[in-house]
Amino acid sequence: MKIYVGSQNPTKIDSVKRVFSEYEVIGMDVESKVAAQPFSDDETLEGAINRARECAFFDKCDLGIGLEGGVMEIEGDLYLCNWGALVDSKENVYTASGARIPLPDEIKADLEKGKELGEVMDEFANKNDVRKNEGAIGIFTNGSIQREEMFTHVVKLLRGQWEFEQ
Ligand SMILES: O=P(O)(O)OP(=O)(O)OP(=O)(O)OC[C@H]1O[C@@H](n2cnc3c(O)ncnc32)[C@H](O)[C@@H]1O
Ligand SMILES: [Mg+2]
Repeated sequence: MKIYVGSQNPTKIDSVKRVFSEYEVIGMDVESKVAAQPFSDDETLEGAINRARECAFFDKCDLGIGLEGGVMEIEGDLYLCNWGALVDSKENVYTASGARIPLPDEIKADLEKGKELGEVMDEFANKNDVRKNEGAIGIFTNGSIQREEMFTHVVKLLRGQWEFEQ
């Protein structure tokens, strides 16, 4: 069975490889069809579903998976939010979200100026490609939960729901 993941980001591809270790997992560039920096649960979820759908329709693969990172506001605080979607060959759609933590006000201010979180995190942490490594969640949990681990949890939730229906 082939599984296409709608991203070239290693944290996303590796999380799918971890959960579907017995399958061939391939990352591919697809369009999320939402903003590069989604600003709500709805928009982030939509991006994940769009990525998964495009993957599922490509090359008649068995499963398409989309993972999308975004931010959403609760009572004035901006939280990291992450959504995943799995689309099977029958076009069934399964969805799940990841853990969320609030972002510091200075990060929120930068995002409101229109910057992408990936760029803001690199400046903040003085590192390159935080988004492809520990992620904002890794930085702000002092390394407790890294971006790949957070996505692994999301992909487990997707696989479990899909298997429940088989
Ligand atoms: O190549 P793709 O799959 O698009 O992966 P990405 O790292 O850009 O990730 P998303 O598009 O899913 O996330 C939307 C934006 O939020 C950023 N982002 C999301 N979560 C992040 C995190 O934990 N750490 C750093 N940047 C993050 C990301 O870099 C983008 O600018
Ligand atoms: Mg992106």
